Amino acid sequence: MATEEGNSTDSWRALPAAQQPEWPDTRELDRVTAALAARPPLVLGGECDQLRLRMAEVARGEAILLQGGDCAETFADVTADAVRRKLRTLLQMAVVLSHATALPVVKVGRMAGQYAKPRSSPVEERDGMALPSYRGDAVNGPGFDEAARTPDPERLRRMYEASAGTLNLIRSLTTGGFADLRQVHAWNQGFVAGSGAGERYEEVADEIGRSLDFMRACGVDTRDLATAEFHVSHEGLLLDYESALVRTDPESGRAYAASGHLLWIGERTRQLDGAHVEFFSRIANPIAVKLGPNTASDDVLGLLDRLDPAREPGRLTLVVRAGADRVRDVLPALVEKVNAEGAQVCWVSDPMHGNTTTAPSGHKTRRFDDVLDEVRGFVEVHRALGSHPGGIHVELTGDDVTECLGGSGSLLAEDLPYRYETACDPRLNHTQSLDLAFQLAELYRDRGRAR
Ligand SMILES: O=C[C@H](O)[C@H](O)COP(=O)(O)O
Ligand SMILES: C=C(OP(=O)(O)O)C(=O)O
Ligand SMILES: [Mn+2]
Repeated sequence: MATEEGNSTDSWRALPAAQQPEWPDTRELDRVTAALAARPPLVLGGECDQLRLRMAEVARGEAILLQGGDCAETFADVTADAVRRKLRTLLQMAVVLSHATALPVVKVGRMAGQYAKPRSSPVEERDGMALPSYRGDAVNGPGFDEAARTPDPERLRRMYEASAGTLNLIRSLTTGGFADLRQVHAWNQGFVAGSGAGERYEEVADEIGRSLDFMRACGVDTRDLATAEFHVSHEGLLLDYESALVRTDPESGRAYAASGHLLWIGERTRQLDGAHVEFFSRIANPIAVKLGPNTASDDVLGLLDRLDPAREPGRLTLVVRAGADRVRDVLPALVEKVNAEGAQVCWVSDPMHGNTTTAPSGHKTRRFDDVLDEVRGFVEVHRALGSHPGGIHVELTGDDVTECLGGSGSLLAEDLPYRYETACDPRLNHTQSLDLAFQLAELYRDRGRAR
């Protein structure tokens, strides 16, 4: 049984599904998914609806999306410290972005479910030996041996548990005082004081401080700002898992992917006649699709028709990851097509996946300047066309890893081996994430002044 009641979300099974693991034992897979279908949902339909309303605000230009977290979460990293540091980084960025844009920031973690990876190649070769590629902790292990790389359905159960544990902590932290605005501002002041870019960011941080003082002077009790609305998201890649987690809302009768509030379809699995688009067309969550540099306007039109036929703001987010060198060329035609359709989607920039390079040491890396340049290009195109640059989708961690180059800490290629800890793609570290937020703040603030 794929769902509590068995429903139409199973239609994807008749279609080709890209990037699925080759499970060696499908009976074991059936046993695990049947067990998952009987477990409680991780999120409720009402929460997904709430995020959908927030995303509608983004689509209308009334809010900004900040979506971020690991490329690939790992089971080993489900620790209180790691989750807390990621959440703290996102909250700090959100305050800076909200102040700069004077808009609410919709905060969404790539967290509590981001355990499965699509790969460029199904196999990895080392020293003449070929093994299945690592596809995320939900599927197999990163170690380069036959046992680790064999897909194991039992990992889907661990994915559910890891997601539940992470989400539980996020819920406690965001409602239990950790997200207190004054606290988040104090963290930002600490960052600015210790940052190489100190003075440059000081002005922004001081303005935020003055705004808080002003609110207090007006009688706003800033202790009331101690909770934060936060949602979770992941790539809806493994359709057996996602299907097992579908739950029907008893009141509306609508089916939701109960594994996370927002799910996205990756660049490698967005075929219009494929299983992922079919599955996503049947769930009521807010959803997103990644668009790479070769996306044709007609692909976007097809996605709109399949995934947002009612043209409801907040339903569909288009995440552009064209690369810093392509975004200014590729994006205008896509935006014009959507506008011509009269659709109100959320436009979001993923400045990571089009900017991956290989360092001389062999490490996959990304340059901070390329990341920033892609967001700039994205914002420029939207400004020129009068559409809303709705937000950013980034791979980041709260830790001081050495995976991306540059930023205010001037991370160099020779620093990469020092703390290169990602399970898949290189992430912005804590400092680089805040650098990005402060530099985007400057971009928006200059615009405000020009106005
Ligand atoms: O995170 C995105 C993809 O899974 C990743 O970029 C693929 O990486 P690969 O090209 O090393 O397979
Ligand atoms: C796989 C990812 O991205 P994309 O589908 O855009 O390549 C990702 O977000 O990690
Ligand atoms: Mn990635």
